[in-house]
Amino acid sequence: MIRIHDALPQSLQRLVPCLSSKPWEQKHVSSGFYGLKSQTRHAQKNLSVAVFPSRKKSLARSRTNVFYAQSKNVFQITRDQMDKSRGPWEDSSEALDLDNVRSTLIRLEDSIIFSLIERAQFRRNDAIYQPDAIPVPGFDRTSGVRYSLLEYILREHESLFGKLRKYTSPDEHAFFEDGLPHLVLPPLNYPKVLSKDHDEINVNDTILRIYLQEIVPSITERGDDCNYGSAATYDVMCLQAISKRIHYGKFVAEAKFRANRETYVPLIEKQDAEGLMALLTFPAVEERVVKRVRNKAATYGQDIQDELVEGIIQQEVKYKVEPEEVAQLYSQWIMPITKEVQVMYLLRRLEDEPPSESRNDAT
Ligand SMILES: O=C(O)C(=O)C[C@]1(C(=O)O)C=C[C@@H](O)C=C1
Repeated sequence: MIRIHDALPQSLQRLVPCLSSKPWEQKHVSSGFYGLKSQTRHAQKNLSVAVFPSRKKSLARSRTNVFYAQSKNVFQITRDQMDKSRGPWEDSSEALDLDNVRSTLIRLEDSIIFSLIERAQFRRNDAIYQPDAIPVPGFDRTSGVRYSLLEYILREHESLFGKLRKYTSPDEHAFFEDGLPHLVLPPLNYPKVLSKDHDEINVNDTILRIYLQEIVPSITERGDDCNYGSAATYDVMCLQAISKRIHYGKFVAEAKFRANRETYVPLIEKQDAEGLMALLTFPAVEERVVKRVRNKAATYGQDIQDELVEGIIQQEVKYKVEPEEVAQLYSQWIMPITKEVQVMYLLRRLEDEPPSESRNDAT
């Protein structure tokens, strides 16, 4: 847990605390598409602070003023000025810097690999995936067939977390959108970073199919150990981590589009999917991703002893998940589907903008 005060750039540390000596009350720490973000509210001064430690940037807002600090500089603007300066798109240039977006993809690798390791400790347990094999209290509306245990747990999970507005976040996608509940918390006003209707792009059907047909068989041993609840719970974790990573392709695509608009626009206008795919593909980056996830799977998937033996990586090790399986999962499925999401997103990227000859001038 970061200490808010420590995370503030020095200049804002000097400016903001002098308004009162009362301690700051921490309200909220979250990680979103801006990276780790903390929000605090200063009860006495009605001042709230949002800190983006990884960006060395913070915002302090009162009812009338906004202090914006970056590195050693502090700017003060009125809320009015801030509202007027906001265009239809938020200034998310920093958040959408390709290096920052890629660092989120790197962080998501850890969630995927850890969930796979957890799932792999149990047998395949095919009964989890067969409709009607386990008597869950849920039936398909059209066919009347009882859900599989996995579908039941996934629907229940989405129903609970959906109430807490999980699926209103632009980086979350439900597997069963038909089952999403009413919100019990009011919707949040997310900054507009992605283009309109981006939420119509949802490839979770493909992800679920690949997970069941390819991934589960590659990471688990055949057989049934009756640990249905645990195994299905980790299936949900794996699916959600993979889904988040793949749909993050929308942010990757938006970053690439903003950085290289004049090259993307003609391809989008021609609806040239192949051209877009070629433009957004970086084989050297893909090679590095595969190497890195192989190394991570080898490192996280070992039993680490209290005494580290030199050269442990080279020793005969029984990995919890074969590093090569994780490498292949990335090269065969995760990266190709992430790229498909990028192409789908880009093909629709200009729908949000007025048709104009001066498209290349828009910011
Ligand atoms: O890093 C990028 O540029 C991405 O588009 C992400 C990604 C990936 O899925 O990891 C996909 C396509 C590129 O060829 C390289 C990597």
